[in-house]
Amino acid sequence: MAGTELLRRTMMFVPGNNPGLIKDAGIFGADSIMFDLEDAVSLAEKDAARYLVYQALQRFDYGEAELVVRINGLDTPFYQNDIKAMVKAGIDVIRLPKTESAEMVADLEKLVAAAEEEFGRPVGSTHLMAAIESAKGVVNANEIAAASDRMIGIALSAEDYTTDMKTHRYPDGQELLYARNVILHAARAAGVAAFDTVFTNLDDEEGFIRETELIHQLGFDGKSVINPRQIPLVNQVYQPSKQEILNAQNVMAAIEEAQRRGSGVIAINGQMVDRPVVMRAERVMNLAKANHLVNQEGQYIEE
Ligand SMILES: CC(C)(COP(=O)(O)OP(=O)(O)OC[C@H]1O[C@@H](n2cnc3c(N)ncnc32)[C@H](O)[C@@H]1OP(=O)(O)O)[C@@H](O)C(=O)NCCC(=O)NCCSC(=O)C[C@@](O)(CC(=O)O)C(=O)O
Ligand SMILES: [Mg+2]
Repeated sequence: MAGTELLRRTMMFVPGNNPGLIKDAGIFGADSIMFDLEDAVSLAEKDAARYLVYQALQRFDYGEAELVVRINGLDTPFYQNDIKAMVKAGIDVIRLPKTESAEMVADLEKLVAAAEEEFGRPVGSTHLMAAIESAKGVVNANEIAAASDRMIGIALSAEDYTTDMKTHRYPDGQELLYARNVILHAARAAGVAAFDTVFTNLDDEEGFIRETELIHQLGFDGKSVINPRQIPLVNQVYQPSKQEILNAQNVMAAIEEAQRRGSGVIAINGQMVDRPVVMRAERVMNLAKANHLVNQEGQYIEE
């Protein structure tokens, strides 16, 4: 239901081999924190990073943030130990990199279920998500998004994807338009979240905001980010305007009144209000609450 859906505007990458970044990752307000055991960690540090993230998950309080770990790929010697350690630690979500097929998700799910049994965690409690980083992944996005009941979302990974496509990233993002739309439709059809890719030039704030406005307009839930500086910029783009909040309040009040009278449809200023309009209003109110723009009663807080 839109009104109660988890906000996933920002998923922050935290290199799994960096104790300083891991310790303080909870203070920046990311909706999801993603500890990386894959490409941010060199081969020599894979075991140490896994141990570090495992310890951090036992010791540190990351507040309300959803905790995600990007494990190593299924073609590496590391992923089985990654899965065991992260399930044992009680991670919320495992992010599978370089996902190219539903079978890969099924293989992951089997190992996760076995680890849950082994470590006495409720079977089904570890959620999954898939990063799509190649042409093959984009072509199979529908099956990937629907591959498991544990799936919470799919993500575009544009650095590897553009390499696979024999191009690179351009400021206008034309090279990503097809993949973004395919991933978004696959996610929506499967009822899971859609995450846009990282933006790697930390000094290009204008370019970052432009890209975030585009993916917000398309309908993405949010973006993978690599630095805390990017979090408030995403939240700003996803923040509803005063007018949107006031409209949403009117819609919610009107539909409640209609329901009291036993009707599901009503008009406000000659404009029909039905279920999709109510769902959009609920989402606006959810974002307004997350941005502290409304009080407990849902009333707009004047600045
Ligand atoms: C880039 C930089 C070195 C810059 O550091 P700097 O220190 O110069 O930055 P500053 O702004 O000065 O930091 C201000 C304060 O924030 C702290 N702080 C910074 N970053 C933080 C963070 N991430 N987590 C927690 N804390 C953080 C910092 O410690 C400082 O704290 P303090 O000293 O106390 O003030 C740093 O950010 C960083 O390492 N980023 C993560 C990089 C990474 O993970 N790459 C791999 C993922 S992409 C990939 O793999 C491609 C992909 O696979 C993607 C896909 O799949 O989507 C595909 O194919 O597309
Ligand atoms: Mg990648």
